[in-house]
Amino acid sequence: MKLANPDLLKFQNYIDGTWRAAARTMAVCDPANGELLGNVADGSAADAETAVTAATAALPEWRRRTAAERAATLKRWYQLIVENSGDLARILTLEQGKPLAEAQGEILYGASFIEWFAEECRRVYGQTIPTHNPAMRLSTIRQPVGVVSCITPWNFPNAMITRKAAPALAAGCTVVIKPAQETPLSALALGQLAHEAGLPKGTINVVTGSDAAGIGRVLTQDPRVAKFTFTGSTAVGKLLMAQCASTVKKMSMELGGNAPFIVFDDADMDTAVKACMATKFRNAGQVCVATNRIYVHQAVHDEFVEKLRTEMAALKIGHGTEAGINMGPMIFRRAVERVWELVQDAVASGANLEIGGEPLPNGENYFAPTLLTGVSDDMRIATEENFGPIAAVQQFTDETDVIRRANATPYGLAAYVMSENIRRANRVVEALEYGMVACNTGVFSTTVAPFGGNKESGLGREGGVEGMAEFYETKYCCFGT
Ligand SMILES: NC(=O)C1=CN([C@@H]2O[C@H](COP(=O)(O)OP(=O)(O)OC[C@H]3O[C@@H](n4cnc5c(N)ncnc54)[C@H](OP(=O)(O)O)[C@@H]3O)[C@@H](O)[C@H]2O)C=CC1
Ligand SMILES: O=C(O)CCCC(=O)O
Repeated sequence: MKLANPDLLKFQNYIDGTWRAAARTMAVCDPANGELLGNVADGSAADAETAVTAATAALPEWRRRTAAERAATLKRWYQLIVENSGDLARILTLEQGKPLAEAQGEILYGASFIEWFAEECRRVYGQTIPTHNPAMRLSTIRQPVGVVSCITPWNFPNAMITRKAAPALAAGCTVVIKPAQETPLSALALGQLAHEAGLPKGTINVVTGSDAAGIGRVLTQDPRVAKFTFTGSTAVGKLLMAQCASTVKKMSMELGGNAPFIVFDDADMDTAVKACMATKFRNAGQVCVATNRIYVHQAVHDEFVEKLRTEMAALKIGHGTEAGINMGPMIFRRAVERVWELVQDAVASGANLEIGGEPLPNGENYFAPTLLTGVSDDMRIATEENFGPIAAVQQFTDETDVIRRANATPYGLAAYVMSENIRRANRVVEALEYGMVACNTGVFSTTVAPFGGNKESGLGREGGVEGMAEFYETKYCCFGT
């Protein structure tokens, strides 16, 4: 891999401020063509324990620093990420597959969490409380929770790390990160830049490895870890929550979704189609807030479908490093097979295949952008998170009914509403049981607002002032006079 700054390419674990080999290595490959990118440390549970030991040792000195001091270090990290964004994007595209422009966007989005939390940590205030007793003085102070462990997914190999690590470090916590085994290089590059930025040894540690269960047990059960934060599937999230129960860790969970995208008959069709494309085909649909169920009012159904078909047919698919590519491969063959199975199940259950429907011949992990109509709520394509480039369209006629259908899922992460009628838009946004609702746009993620889900989509919020609060304990102080 050719980089302007070859120092960013690291293959060992970053523990206690040093690069350390593991007993074994694991291959990291380009999902577009299977090409070997390198062999990285295949870390073990023992490596994770060493990292927790380093984070525990680093905690007293890091938390003792003033917020301004921590902020200055974090801003250096932010600057270095921005300066190296071209290389970081290239690493990301090669190991994950998304188009280079999207990767570049993720690097800057990821960096924005570091900048924002570096600023935010200077404004974390306690309270003085009007006392209930003249002989007592009451107040609160907010203190860093302690050692934080993070497990992150492959779909956003950079931003899901910074969205956790930045507020944790800004708050005065130290962190141990286990990235997904498909995308360790982006995580290790962040480690290298953190090192260059002067984050003290042990404050940030990265343990890569294929033994997710073994490493995960340490990160969720070691009593020295105070908080565990995770992004990934709901199934794994539930397992990790159960493991965290043994030591009553604080937890943040960003889990799966099943986003409804509702197009009313008073929507602007061009806006609706543009928003649908943005939410459906970003990262080949491998996004937890990606549209999963598209509900279109019967009166505008045909118009919407025709416009969507035209836009989908224009997508350019190929290796993410090539110019003009809109969609890359899926992350691995297992994901392709699963999406294919869901499409076949829908067609066998009566859905109409409008375009796509199968893997593409130009590489092992490409799946054609697929448009299904005549989908119904009981099909697997509607009940399961498809996590792929599949637009599955259903029809509706009644507002109350479509709200009921949209809410009839155990998930509650993101939802989308397309309507030019402000009264209706307000009504529907309020009635949807989701942590995030976007109206007349398909792009809403930002550092400054709380990201997270209701129901089985998770616990806690990342980003915004809420994202900072996740890494503090509030201490109530009562002074007798
Ligand atoms: N942002 C989101 O909401 C995401 C949702 N998903 C959903 O999950 C589905 C499956 O994707 P998948 O990658 O398998 O997601 P997982 O939930 O399996 O993986 C996410 C992270 O959890 C780790 N992990 C997996 N099993 C364990 C375990 N037993 N103990 C500790 N850590 C574990 C993974 O490590 P390793 O890589 O080493 O296995 C990875 O770092 C997707 O199709 C999608 O529906 C997936 C990714 C992100
Ligand atoms: O899929 C995810 O887990 C994160 C979504 C990216 C974002 O919009 O922040």
